[in-house]
Formats: sequence, structure tokens, C-alpha cells
Amino acid sequence: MKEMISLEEARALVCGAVAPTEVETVPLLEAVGRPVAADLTSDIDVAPFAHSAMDGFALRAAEIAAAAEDAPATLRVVAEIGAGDVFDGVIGPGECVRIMTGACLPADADAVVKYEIVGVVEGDGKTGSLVSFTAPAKAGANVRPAGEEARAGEVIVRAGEVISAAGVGFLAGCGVLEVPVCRRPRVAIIATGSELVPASEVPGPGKIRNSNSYAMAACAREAGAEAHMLPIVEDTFEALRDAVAAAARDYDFVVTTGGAANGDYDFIKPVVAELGELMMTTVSMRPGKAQTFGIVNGTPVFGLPGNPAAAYVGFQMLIRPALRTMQGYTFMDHPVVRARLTADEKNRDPRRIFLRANLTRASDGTYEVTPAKNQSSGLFGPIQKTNCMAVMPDGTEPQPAGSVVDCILLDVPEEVCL
Ligand SMILES: Nc1nc2c(c(=O)[nH]1)N[C@H]1C(S)=C(S)[C@@H](COP(=O)(O)OP(=O)(O)OC[C@H]3O[C@@H](n4cnc5c(N)ncnc54)[C@H](O)[C@@H]3O)O[C@H]1N2
Ligand code: MOO
Repeated sequence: MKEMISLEEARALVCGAVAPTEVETVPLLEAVGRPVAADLTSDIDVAPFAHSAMDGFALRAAEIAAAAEDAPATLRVVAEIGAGDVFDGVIGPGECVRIMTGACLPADADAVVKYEIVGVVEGDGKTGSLVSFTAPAKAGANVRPAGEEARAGEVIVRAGEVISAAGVGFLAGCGVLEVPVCRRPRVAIIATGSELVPASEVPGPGKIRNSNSYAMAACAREAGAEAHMLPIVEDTFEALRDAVAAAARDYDFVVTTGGAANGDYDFIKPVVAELGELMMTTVSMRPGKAQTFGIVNGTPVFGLPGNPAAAYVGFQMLIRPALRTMQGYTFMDHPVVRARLTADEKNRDPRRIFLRANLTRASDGTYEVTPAKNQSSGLFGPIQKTNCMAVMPDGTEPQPAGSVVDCILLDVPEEVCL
């Protein structure tokens, strides 16, 4: 095992070590935002029948082919149909049917003319009236054909496609009310550290609240997983070994925070090595170089560093892709845009640096990015107050203001116009 590996190597290693969870069938609404695990087909044609796209008059286009301003064509209205009605009569020569949007197109009609451009010559425009047309209509005008969106038996969504909110509507129209998806991975979150107290308590001397578990559980949820916060584990080899061994039996993925470096009380590396296969210990990234990964009992175990920002970046860059792989996503990353640094950035390191930063739009519409002043790896606060991570290009040269860098979009609020 290499001591320090690149982020790309780490990601390939972690994603390569996980497998999709088994397929389960969930109610349609539960599938929003998730990739489907099998091709889906429609049970009917959608739309099931040709129908009108306008409120107006259904007719044979040929009847009004010669219509003009100075030579209007006049037709007799023989029926009225609304959405849900079916007209099964005959439209004879010189006749039309008053039709509403969504109503089934009569068999004899091939076009609809909206009523705004139809004159009423006699009557009130309803059955028995005489109406006039001053322009021809193309066959098919204002007609939505049967099967426009889907054909019965046709594959409408392919395996791997992620279902959007509109997609839920599409599937409902196609009669797909249950959807096969990969089960959400059950993720155990274990905070290690003898300094930790539950966040519900006020910490005593030398103690701090366990905030990592909450953040990692939130990250796991955002990644589509089911998060389970387990009790805090004190800094002893035995306690951590027993907690990790039990979690590896009961969960699909185990995340620990803390005890990942080389201090006297850092035990995640020896624990994973003893219980299973230790595959990674250090990644060339900042914050968060101490990133442990291995397999225990067939279960992936990821040891994040204790520092909050380091744990957060490690989760986003390495655990999130793994959890998405387990759910069948083919796209693992947060969106990335390129933006100009608004100030010189002297913060450089041979490791890849992820700066907590704010992305904004300049007046000319291009993106600008401003790193947060406090880049301490010990804090969650600056991440709450920023919306992206600006990735410094590899190398140790200072980056002058105006340099263009990748920005990983994390929590971009609606008011930032992208
Ligand atoms: N001699 C060296 N010491 C350290 C190095 C180094 O290279 N040489 N790296 C530092 C960096 S960078 C990091 S990151 C940490 C990683 O070490 P650990 O994973 O062992 O982290 P801990 O020591 O357990 O904790 C670090 C820090 O984070 C706080 N913490 C831990 N767990 C939680 C939690 N659940 N909620 C909130 N805060 C937590 C903890 O109290 C510490 O302050 O090592 C550095 N040291
Ligand atoms: O591994 Mo540490 O993140 O650089 O705070």
C-alpha cells in the first residue's frame, strides 16, 4: 500500500471497492432523484388518443382549404365536446364540431381552429350555429397525436436514468407507479474521541460537542443514503475495534471520524488492518490528508479525519461518489464551474487544496470566486457561510487574482444566478 495517493487514485480505489445494493421496488414518489435499476415501459399509448390542443372547432382541413379574408368558408356546428367526451357521430360535408382543449379529436376531423380566429355567422357558436373561417388550416393543426410521448410496450426510461420531478409525472402517465431502484445504503456514522460529548449536552472541561456525526449524517442523506448515528466511541483500540466490527456486520458502509492521523490515540488504521484489509491511509488533499479506507467483513469502512472541514471534504470527494456508486448513479460529482479568483491566493501546498469559497456572478455575467478568510480545517461555520469549494490548480505557485479555477458547487442558493 502506497503511503500518500492522489485524489483520483483514492476515488477509483473506494468506488472500485463498493458494489450496488440489491434492487427494491419503491412507490413512484420515492424514486425522485434516484436512478432506476431497470428499463421501464409504458402500459398504454400516451397520449392515449389524438386530442385538441386548443378550444375551437374540429374539422377536416380540406373543407376550409380555399378560405380567405374575402372568401370565408362557412361550416355548421353539429356537436360540442369537452375533455373526457368522445364524439362518435359523423362530421359531414360543410360541418364541424365545437371542441375544448384535451377533448378527443373526432374520427372525421384532422385539424382544430382556435375560436379566437373563427367568426360566428349565425347562433352563439355552439351546436346549430354557423361559423366562418378566413384562412386555411394545415392538417394536424392544433392536434396532439396519440402516442406522442410514449407507445404501449415501449421503453420510456432506461436503467440508470435519474428520475426528475417531471419524470415522476411522465411515469405516472405511463402507468408506472412502482419503480425498481437500488436500496439506499445504510451508513453507520461513528464519531471517535474521548473529548466528545453528545451534541445535546453542554461540554465540560476539555470536552467538545460531537458535531461531526451530525454533519456526516447530513452528507450521507444528501448522497441518497440512510444515515445512522451510532454512539460516540472513546479513544481506545478495543472500543473502536468492537464498534467498527459490529457496524461492519450491521450496515452497508461504515464511516468513522477522528483518530485517523498518527497520534498516540489514533486507532482507525490499526483497527481496520486487524479486522480486515487496510487499503488506503493518506490522500494528497487539503484539508483532510488522513483518509483511511479498507474492507471489514465485506463492508467498506472509511475513516475520516477528526477535523470537521477535513471530514467534510473527505466525505464530499470520496465517500459521496462511493455511496452514489452503490445506488447506481453513473454521475458522481457535484457540478463544477470555472471562476476567476477575486484576490491573490497565496495558500499553496503540494496537496490539492479545496478552499471554502463563495461563487458569485460579476456584472458582465461571468463567475467570480472569493475564498473564505478562515480556512481552518477545524470549523464547519465557514462551510455553512460559503457555497462552493474552489480547487487550487496542482502546484505550489501563488495564484494571482484573476486566475481561473474550478469551483465545486455545494450549496448554491437560489439567489446566485448560474
Ligand atoms: N503531528 C501531526 N499532527 C497532526 C497532523 C499531522 O500531520 N501531524 N495533521 C493534523 C490534521 S491536518 C488533521 S485533519 C488531524 C487528523 O487527525 P485525526 O483524524 O486523528 O483527528 P483527531 O485528532 O481525532 O481530531 C482532530 C480535531 O477534530 C476534533 N474532532 C474530532 N472529532 C470530532 C467530532 N466528532 N466533532 C467535532 N470535532 C471533532 C478534535 O477534537 C480535534 O480538535 O490531525 C492533525 N494533527
Ligand atoms: O488532514 Mo487536516 O485536514 O489537513 O486538517
